Amino acid sequence: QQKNGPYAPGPKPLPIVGNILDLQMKEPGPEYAKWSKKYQSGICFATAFGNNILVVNKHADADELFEKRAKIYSDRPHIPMIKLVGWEGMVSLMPYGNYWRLCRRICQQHFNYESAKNYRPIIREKVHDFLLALLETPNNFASHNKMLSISFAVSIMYGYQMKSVDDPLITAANHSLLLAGSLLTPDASIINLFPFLAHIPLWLSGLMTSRKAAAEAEGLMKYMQESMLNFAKTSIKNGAAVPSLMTNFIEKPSTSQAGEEEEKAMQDVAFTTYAGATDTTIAVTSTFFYLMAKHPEVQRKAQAEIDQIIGSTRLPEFDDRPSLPYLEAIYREVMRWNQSVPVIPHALTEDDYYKGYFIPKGTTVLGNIWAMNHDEDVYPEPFAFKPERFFDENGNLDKNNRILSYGFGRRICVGKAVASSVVWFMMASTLSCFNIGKAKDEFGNEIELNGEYRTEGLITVKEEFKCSILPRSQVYKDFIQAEKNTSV
Ligand code: HEM
Repeated sequence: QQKNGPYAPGPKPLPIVGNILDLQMKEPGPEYAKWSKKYQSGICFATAFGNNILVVNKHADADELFEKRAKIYSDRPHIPMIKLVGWEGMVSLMPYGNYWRLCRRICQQHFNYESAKNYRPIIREKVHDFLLALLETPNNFASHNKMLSISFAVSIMYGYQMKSVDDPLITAANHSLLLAGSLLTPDASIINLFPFLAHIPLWLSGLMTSRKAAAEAEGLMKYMQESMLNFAKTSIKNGAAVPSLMTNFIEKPSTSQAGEEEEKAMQDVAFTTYAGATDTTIAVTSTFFYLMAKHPEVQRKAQAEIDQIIGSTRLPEFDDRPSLPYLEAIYREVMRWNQSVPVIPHALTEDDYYKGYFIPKGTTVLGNIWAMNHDEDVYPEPFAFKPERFFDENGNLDKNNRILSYGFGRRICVGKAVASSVVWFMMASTLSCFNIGKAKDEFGNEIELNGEYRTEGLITVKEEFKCSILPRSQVYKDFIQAEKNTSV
């Protein structure tokens, strides 16, 4: 019930079902953004079956609620399906509490800005593998893109060296993520709207399909986790362990005294990283290739900058980053133009008031990253791809380096320093070696780029598109091949 103040404006609820019809959306980012225009408010309120939702469409409000009031805006919505799919160990979905704090601390130790530097050799190797794969079979871009993000994640977490995207462990993990992810949205299973259904026996509930899918997702996830852990242990026994989060933990002398809880937390962090780092990075890499094919003028400008700073004597290295401001602006603009996670749910742990509106405890507070990244008051012509927007009138990169696509407050992406390294290095290396353009059909006519995206669970996925990926010159071909020969 409303306490001392009205709820924020929003669509009018229907009796019993509330706003359930307003909440069923194909593209939640733009659709929630429309509410702000319609109801003339940066924050909007809706309710369905007793679940309250506050949509936050403006960056200033997100800063006030998620950052300044982080103490009470850092929980996650309690979705019953999470338990059924066995995802209680997923750090990104955990309630705000002591176990989350333990996992988050482990993540911070391993993924902060300084620690992220330790992953540079692995990022370098995986990106160079990616370049070689693009050189050999450019038409298989989608598969090479997956290979880059997944092989990097399983390498830093378990020391596992993937040979192909068809690796059975990876197929199992991905199938599990897809199944479970599709069950977690409010409208995916009626269990999410009526939590008590989760406690009714399978045969009684009449919900065989989603409960069976949940059990399958859990089984596949456990299979992947156990196999990866066994792999890490065996590689240590055989003296062949590649340094990683799990192998370092198992080998540490103090691990024998580590509590069961810490051991479980390490495993949960490893799997969460797999889940959190792969689809998001794959989506960014696809968007980057799509935008480069669509905007040859941006590509040429970035290549001119790379040529001027690095010359054609070597491939880019991490230390080149501060000397390449235009490439930095491309990174910011790619991350702004499309966000892997358009709308991110936090939850409120105490009753609160904001701008005269009452927000009840337990409200799901949706940070609409899409709306903030496309706010025309901040980014004029928000749908245009313009890295130039990040330069001030003196031609210097401006101070707006806040990447909203990593989320907010205490739940902000804990892997953002690692993600930024992978994405930047992939962009720099690709642009130095390849020209990306529109593909041609058998008659030599350019094929239009497919600009479509689709939503899978919380993630926006780029639909596949055809493009041409050609080496800029023999020199770069030689560099790529030479890198591979030295790493074998
Ligand atoms: C470009 C790639 C990535 C994007 C766009 C991205 C985006 C996000 C977003 C939007 C969140 C939720 C933030 C919020 O709740 O406000 C998140 C959480 C998280 N991310 Fe990332 N991420 C990326 C890569 C990574 C990588 C490489 C890692 C690990 C090395 C990672 C680990 C995590 C974890 C563990 C969480 C959960 C944090 C928590 O709930 O406390 N992410 N990420």
